[in-house]
Amino acid sequence: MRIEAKNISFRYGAKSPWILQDVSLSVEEGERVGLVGPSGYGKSTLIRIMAGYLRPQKGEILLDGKPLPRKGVSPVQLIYQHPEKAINPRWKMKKVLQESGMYRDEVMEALGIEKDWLERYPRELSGGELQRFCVARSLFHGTHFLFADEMSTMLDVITQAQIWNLMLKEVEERRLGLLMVTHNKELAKKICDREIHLEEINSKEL
Ligand SMILES: Nc1ncnc2c1ncn2[C@@H]1O[C@H](COP(=O)(O)OP(=O)(O)OP(=O)(O)O)[C@@H](O)[C@H]1O
Repeated sequence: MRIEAKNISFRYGAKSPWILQDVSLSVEEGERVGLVGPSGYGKSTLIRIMAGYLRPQKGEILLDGKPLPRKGVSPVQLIYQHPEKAINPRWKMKKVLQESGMYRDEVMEALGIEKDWLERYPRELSGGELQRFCVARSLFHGTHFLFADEMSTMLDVITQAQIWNLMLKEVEERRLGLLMVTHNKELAKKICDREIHLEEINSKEL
């Protein structure tokens, strides 16, 4: 499988400046790609467009040549910095996981998710605890691409390692495609087999 951003142009409003102009890139299944570029340059915007969270004014996102499915749990899963915004505040964690059909004991264990957290609401968990649920949910069986946007910035080093170890194991075993945004060059070097520099593929002038 392959995900492709084709000639994407985007701005947040009709009078706002263009953030992305004529941007194209693709990621294959089994590939681990870092998306890098200066702060405020549009990395999060691009990854959100590619995950289907934002609609570009021009261009399209194709999964094996077809538009992203609009219904059901997406084969492209985005994990971002604010887990509290990604989870329905009115649902207990158990329901959050059930919705995606995702419950594997080994994943819960690898992520250090404790059984009694399942009975809690999102507001009753810390940011790091909630992020583990976002990671667990993103690994449901229909996932083909994992997008991580500064996913682990808020976590302590041990939790970061725990989460990345599990993600990389899943990426390897299931040949998932990984696209990650991070400012941590060491982490990107360790994880990715190639880097895309947004400045080089964005026709927008700096
Ligand atoms: N919801 C929004 N409405 C209007 N402008 C926005 C919105 N979100 C982001 N922007 C602007 O779009 C530009 C790109 O932001 P984006 O978050 O995509 O950059 P980034 O490369 O991910 O930045 P960083 O590395 O600092 O996280 C910035 O100028 C930002 O101020």
